[in-house]
Amino acid sequence: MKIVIAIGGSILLKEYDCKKFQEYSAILKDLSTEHELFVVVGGGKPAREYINVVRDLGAGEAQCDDIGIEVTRINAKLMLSALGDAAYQRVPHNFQEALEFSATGKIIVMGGTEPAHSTDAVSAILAEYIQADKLINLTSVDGMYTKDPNKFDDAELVSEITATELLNFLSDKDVKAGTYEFFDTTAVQMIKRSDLETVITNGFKPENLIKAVNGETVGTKIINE
Ligand SMILES: Nc1ncnc2c1ncn2[C@@H]1O[C@H](COP(=O)(O)OP(=O)(O)OP(=O)(O)O)[C@@H](O)[C@H]1O
Ligand SMILES: O=c1ccn([C@@H]2O[C@H](COP(=O)(O)O)[C@@H](O)[C@H]2O)c(=O)[nH]1
Repeated sequence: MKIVIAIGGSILLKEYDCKKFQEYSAILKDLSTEHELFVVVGGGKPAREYINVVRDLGAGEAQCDDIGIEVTRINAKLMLSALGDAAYQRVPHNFQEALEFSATGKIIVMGGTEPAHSTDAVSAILAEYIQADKLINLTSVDGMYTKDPNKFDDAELVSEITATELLNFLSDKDVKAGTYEFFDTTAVQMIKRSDLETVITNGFKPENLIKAVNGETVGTKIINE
């Protein structure tokens, strides 16, 4: 299968150390013996911190996004260091480059592309561009909840949601640099128009990636009506 895997920076850089990069690198190398893998890495806390600094310096939102993109590309480079020879050792800056680099047969790792969306959208556009069979989004919670589970004790995990329902759910959310919290609407629009099989699951448990690849129920599945 051709699989796009989005890994939140919140997971990889929670502790500012190499552990999660190493854990994911082992799993990705293993999966790459059977599947064609494209990995998109998010910015996490470092991206948000840098964005806040440049915003305080008076930058507009697109420039703040640009700083966020740079951080996601640094994180992608860290993942390339972890993967070594199993990955193509350049970070694509756009989707065509990602496709070109994939001719090497190696794992492709990228970060952001252009302002005004998050790496969730990058992963969904990439999945559409390369005609992936599956999109797996590894985030810092078990999946999509009825409300933010870090703020509300009564939040309930949603096991299945249609792309249209998710679009409605996200319609009033903030879209400023660094605040595309949880999932962004551009990503869902791509998922909807391409009928893309998508799973959102907890990336703090890297074994969820293997389960999601194997079609086991983990987290939230985005379905089409
Ligand atoms: N309805 C919801 N369901 C799930 N999580 C939600 C919801 N609303 C808000 N969140 C928040 O979204 C966060 C996940 O998104 P967040 O952007 O922090 O991380 P990420 O997707 O892993 O990527 P990155 O850190 O790279 O931006 C969760 O920690 C949770 O607090
Ligand atoms: O293609 C992209 C990717 C990212 N950004 C900006 O960077 C931050 C960090 O990315 P996350 O996916 O949220 O971790 C994001 O909030 C955007 O501000 C971008 O503009 N374009």
